[in-house]
Amino acid sequence: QSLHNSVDEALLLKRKAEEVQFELNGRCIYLVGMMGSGKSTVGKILAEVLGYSYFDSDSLVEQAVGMPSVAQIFKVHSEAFFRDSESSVLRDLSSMHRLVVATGGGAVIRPVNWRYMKKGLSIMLDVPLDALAKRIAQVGTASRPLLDQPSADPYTAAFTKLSVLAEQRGDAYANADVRVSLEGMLVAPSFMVVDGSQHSGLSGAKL
Ligand SMILES: Nc1ncnc2c1ncn2[C@@H]1O[C@H](COP(=O)(O)OP(=O)(O)OP(=O)(O)O)[C@@H](O)[C@H]1O
Ligand SMILES: O=C(O)C1=C[C@@H](O)[C@@H](O)[C@H](O)C1
Repeated sequence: QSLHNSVDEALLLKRKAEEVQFELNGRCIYLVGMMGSGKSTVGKILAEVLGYSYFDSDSLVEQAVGMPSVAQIFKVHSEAFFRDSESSVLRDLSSMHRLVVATGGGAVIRPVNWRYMKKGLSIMLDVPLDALAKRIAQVGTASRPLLDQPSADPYTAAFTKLSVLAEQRGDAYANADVRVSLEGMLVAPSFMVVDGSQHSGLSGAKL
């Protein structure tokens, strides 16, 4: 029975990937969303299913700057320095094809970044703040400088700051072509539900 289930699942995934690939025609996919929304996790799976290459824009910024972490870039330089480098990375990626890019949570705030991302298909991963704060609290806030407040416990620090950021960035995230809400634990892209209330560059195809 479970073998049948996994064969069915694999076939379904293959069929959906073919359908989506035809519509994408080699365009890149940009995953946007708050910290902890699953951009890296989902991005790697999507890239594999679509036969695309996967990139994480935070890692590319670290490589470009020559520092091991975003937290260190914020500390040694500044957030503005990080944002400039993030824009350069997105500009460079926007001339390429067949990439899935997990963007930094704040990449959406600069209009110029949307000029780059609009060359591909942007997908916003929408996850309730409580779930985000729980995920982030599990690993601590040290690697996410905007959430790091030593005086508060990790859940409260993450939830409080994420609420402010979500309020400030609501409109920016709404620029995405597609909004996806992940229901429950991620198992495979076929578990994602595309919210049909927004324009979809995939003609309503469900990922
Ligand atoms: N659908 C999901 N359900 C439960 N946990 C998840 C889900 N997706 C990702 N996670 C977990 O949440 C954490 C954050 O995921 P991930 O690193 O993919 O997010 P992200 O959006 O890339 O974050 P950031 O932008 O801060 O790097 C990880 O520990 C991951 O295992
Ligand atoms: O939401 C944000 O502004 C950020 C998210 C992370 O991915 C990193 O890009 C950085 O910590 C800033």
